[in-house]
Amino acid sequence: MRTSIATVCISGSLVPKLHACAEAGFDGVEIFEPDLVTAYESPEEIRTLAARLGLTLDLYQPFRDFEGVDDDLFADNMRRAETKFQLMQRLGMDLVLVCSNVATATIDSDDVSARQLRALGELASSYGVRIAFEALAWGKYVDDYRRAWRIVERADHPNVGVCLDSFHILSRGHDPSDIEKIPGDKIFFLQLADAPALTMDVLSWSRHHRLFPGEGSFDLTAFLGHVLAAGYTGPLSLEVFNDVFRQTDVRRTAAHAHRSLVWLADQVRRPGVSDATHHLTEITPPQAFDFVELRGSALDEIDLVLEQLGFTFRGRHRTKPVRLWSSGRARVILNEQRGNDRPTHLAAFGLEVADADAALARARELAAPPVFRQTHAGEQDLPATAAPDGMQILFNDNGPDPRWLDEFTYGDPGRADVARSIDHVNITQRWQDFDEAVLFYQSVLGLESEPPREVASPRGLVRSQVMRTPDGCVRLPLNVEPQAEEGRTQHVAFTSDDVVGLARTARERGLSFLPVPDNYYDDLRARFALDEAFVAELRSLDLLYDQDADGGFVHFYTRTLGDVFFEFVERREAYDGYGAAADAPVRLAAQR
Ligand SMILES: O=C(O)c1ccc(O)c(O)c1
Ligand SMILES: [Mg+2]
Repeated sequence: MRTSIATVCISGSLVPKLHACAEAGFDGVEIFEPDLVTAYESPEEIRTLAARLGLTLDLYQPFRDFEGVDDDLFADNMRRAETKFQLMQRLGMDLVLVCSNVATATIDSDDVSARQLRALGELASSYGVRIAFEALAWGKYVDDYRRAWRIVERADHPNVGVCLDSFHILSRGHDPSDIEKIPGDKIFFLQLADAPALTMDVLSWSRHHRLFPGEGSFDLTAFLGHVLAAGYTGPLSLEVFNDVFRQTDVRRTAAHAHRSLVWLADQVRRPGVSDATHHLTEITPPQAFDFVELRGSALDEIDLVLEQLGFTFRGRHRTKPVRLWSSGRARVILNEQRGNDRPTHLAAFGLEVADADAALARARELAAPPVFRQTHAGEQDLPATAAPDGMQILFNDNGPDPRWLDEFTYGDPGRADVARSIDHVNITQRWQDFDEAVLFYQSVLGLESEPPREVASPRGLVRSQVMRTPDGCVRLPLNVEPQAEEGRTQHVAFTSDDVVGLARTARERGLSFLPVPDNYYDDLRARFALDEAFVAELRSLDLLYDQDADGGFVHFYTRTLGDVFFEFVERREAYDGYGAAADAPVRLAAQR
């Protein structure tokens, strides 16, 4: 299917926007009128540029406040419309979006609106223009796509159809399955937008908080399924009003937007409808973390902490300045190759997957860059890609005991393992990258998103959203931290069956824990009916505790080293959370 995007989605002025849309792979654009009005190029120049870039000009929009008006106003609206049709001829465009009247309508009548739209269609036809009528969620009388369709049906003019916009339909909770009752050739245009679940007026929600498909809470896969079932064959077009996307780099945002459509088109694969170009290589969710890799200026501090935690030194790599620590299947690589001018940071993580080449192929189809790492004869070459923030992700399909382990000096860990595996990797995002990261991890790695939540911190509420596999074997909590300018703290959490015993031993070895205030433990006694001796033990070891209906959670954090710290977690019974409600605020306050 063809892809399109409204120029209002991205930042800057019209000409750079057109370049960015073409470069990102879009087939066409909707020209958002203010972008044209504020441009110094003539309509003819815009038309020529679009043609040269291989972009079709799919929709001119919006034409406002047309229908449901008295005769005087109607005459003036027809005059206004005619000047727009003349402009569209200069642009070489043939489809205009008319959104339902939000301001000047005084007549609440399907019949009047239909007659007025029919007259508009007749005028438009003399310019070779067609009208796509869209119900805005806050339209004065027409605020439901089903009513817009009733009016269009009654207007009964070949040049008058509807424009469906997922936001206006799903934000109001209107049932999208009635779309299938509209003949596909009367759906003149389709606008797609996702949005977070918010409780606010629909106009503000629409104008500031729309997201690209896959980033919010709307079920766009089902929505698009209904539109395709109706027989719609026009472009899939993005119309996302979002204050962040309109401030970020135009080329990057256009690429980000395009990825969302490629992903969505693949979600609704159906024979004969979506074409092969939007079929992504299929993958199954990753099975486990293979390793994490740290780089930076003070890796010897990390050696010490891993030793105190009870990890085993597995030696140096055969050919690279890289060393490995492990415990069970929790593996930490310290890489001295690059990034030594920066504080210690998380630079990469590995995932155990069913098919590493398929994972990389899918990443490339979604325009995620391949990452090449030098390997020498006989060494395992792990296919890799990079997330939008530069985090490298390496794919290993060689099972839980990968071949690459043999490239390090010492084989056998030689003592009982304190950690079993990597439970989660917490990746702090810059606020302007957050939605892009959600889409990246969902589309490229096939992770699911847990509902977003907000965690209290000394600098305000921290947005947090966990991307994970259904079985919980791979979890990536994404956080926006208010102190992100001061360094992007990341952390790696390891699972253990005995966090209390581990903490005791680590303390004897001199490990420096993140100190937990006494008040936390007083509060803990209020929150849960816990054994006093247990609370005393938690208090003496700086351990945190949470529980819910599914089970309990014992965990602790180390102090931050560079931009990294470690966590050890013990999930009791079926506890599936992260201690986000009470423990994360304590951590954020202590770190501050
Ligand atoms: O917010 C608006 O005014 C507006 C304009 C055009 C659209 O297609 C739309 O969905 C909203
Ligand atoms: Mg719209």
